[in-house]
Amino acid sequence: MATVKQEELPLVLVRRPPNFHFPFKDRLQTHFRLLDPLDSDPPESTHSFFSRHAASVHVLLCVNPTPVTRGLLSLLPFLQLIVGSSTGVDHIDLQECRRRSIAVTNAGKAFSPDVADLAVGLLIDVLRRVSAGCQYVRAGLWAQNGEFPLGFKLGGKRVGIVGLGSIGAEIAKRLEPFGCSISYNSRRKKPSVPFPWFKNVYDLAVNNDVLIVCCTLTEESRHIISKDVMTALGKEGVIINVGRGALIDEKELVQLLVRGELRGAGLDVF
Ligand SMILES: NC(=O)C1=CN([C@@H]2O[C@H](COP(=O)(O)OP(=O)(O)OC[C@H]3O[C@@H](n4cnc5c(N)ncnc54)[C@H](O)[C@@H]3O)[C@@H](O)[C@H]2O)C=CC1
Ligand SMILES: O=CC(=O)O
Repeated sequence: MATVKQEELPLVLVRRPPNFHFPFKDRLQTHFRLLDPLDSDPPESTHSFFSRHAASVHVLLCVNPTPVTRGLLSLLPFLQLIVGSSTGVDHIDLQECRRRSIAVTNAGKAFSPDVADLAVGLLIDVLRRVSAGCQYVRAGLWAQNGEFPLGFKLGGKRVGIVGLGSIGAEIAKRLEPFGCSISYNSRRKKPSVPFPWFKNVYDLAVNNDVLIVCCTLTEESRHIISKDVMTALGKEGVIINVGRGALIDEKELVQLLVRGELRGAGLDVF
């Protein structure tokens, strides 16, 4: 079989965070010529590197949710495709991509089962106080203050899922056998879903013990979990967020937790 020379492979520009391990780089390099500013020697800024290669670049690989802003896109006038390695694409200026007819792909459902496992793990952790109990013992407080307060069972909890997409559906599938009752909020009722639908998150919160947040982050959903929603969930309520940090008004979340107006939160996001 004839070997293809590196310079004949299709060019792909890479956007990635400096401290991120790039595990699939070797495999990609057998099919594509990767242009990565972080490999440049001597070091070169992203701006100067992108500008230097602008004329020849049609594809950008965005590893992890590294911002792809309008300013960055303006450096690449011939760009046709952005390949995102994450599921969420809120870090990419989609409006500008739409305007310029740049196609954007994401990781689809690749991570959904693992994120759902983690959401359930976080929920059990918060309810049963696994991490909190561990910290209590490690800090020597068991000996000093005595027994740690009891946790709460998962069985029988009413769980409201905010965004019943790929991850949300996997979470529901895992929680039903625990004896939880599931309901959800999304922009529209999903005809094939058997769970009760709430038109807004406030009503979802009023009617549940737990909120699991896993919807897409957009301008519409930013701070969808507001102070009012969290207050409606009540002081025995628990929030799990595996979507994006900005889906919750995090300052208010911290205040409510500190004041004991919410039982707990499990976060896989900042
Ligand atoms: N923690 C992690 O490691 C990961 C987090 N994610 C995050 O999870 C999000 C969801 O992922 P998938 O379930 O795969 O996406 P999906 O597209 O299958 O589902 C998203 C759901 O959010 C709903 N939604 C959108 N806007 C809404 C709004 N304003 N109000 C209520 N619901 C709304 C949609 O109707 C849809 O059902 C991603 O966008 C990403 O931010 C994704 C993968 C890994
Ligand atoms: O947060 C991770 C993603 O794939 O989105």
